[in-house]
Amino acid sequence: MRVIGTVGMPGSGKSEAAAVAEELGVPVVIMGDVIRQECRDRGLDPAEHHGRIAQALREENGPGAIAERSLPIIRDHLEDSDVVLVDGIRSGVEVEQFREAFDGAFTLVEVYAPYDLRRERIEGRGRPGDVEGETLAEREERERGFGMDEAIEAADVRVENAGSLEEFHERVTELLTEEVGDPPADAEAEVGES
Ligand SMILES: Nc1ncnc2c1ncn2[C@@H]1O[C@H](COP(=O)(O)OP(=O)(O)OP(=O)(O)O)[C@@H](O)[C@H]1O
Repeated sequence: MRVIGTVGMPGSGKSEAAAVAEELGVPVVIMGDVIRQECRDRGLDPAEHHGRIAQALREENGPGAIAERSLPIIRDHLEDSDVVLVDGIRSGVEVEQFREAFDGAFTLVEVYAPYDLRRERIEGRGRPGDVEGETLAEREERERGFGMDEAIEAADVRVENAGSLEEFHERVTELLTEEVGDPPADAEAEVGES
């Protein structure tokens, strides 16, 4: 069992990593979907109320509210899949929750790329809401406010995404498919003998 969380600044390549997982048949849990569901449960349109409900959930149920709600979804996927990818971690508190819930089976991966490259890629991506209003620097500032810096610092593995998309896909594929089983049963005996 492995749960892999991704973290990184806007435009670093987290959605690309999630796309690689999907291609490999690895289930992806997007924490933003938890917020969108909560909007619908409250009879609100997620497109309009996403930010407000994310904040409301944290105020009502603590800073770990969104991670908390994604835990049962992840556990469900783990019934059928050995690996699950979680996209959308935004704070150190959330990282702690996943570490506690999944123990040594949780790996946090930072995806990073230089600011200018991320800005170019975001401009080229054409996602609604990217271009209007907020600049990338403002968005980064807002995400830092949620505790993104702490989450990034807590990463176990760092993957640079400054080259081609193909290179990045290969690296993510390696991470998602590598075998990290328990140490062999006789590992201790070997240490003892040496
Ligand atoms: N190595 C790469 N080469 C070219 N384009 C890339 C590369 N990596 C990512 N991109 C493109 O850059 C854009 C930003 O990447 P992506 O959407 O994965 O970032 P993100 O980390 O999910 O951003 P956000 O935090 O805003 O959701 C996308 O259009 C993606 O296809």
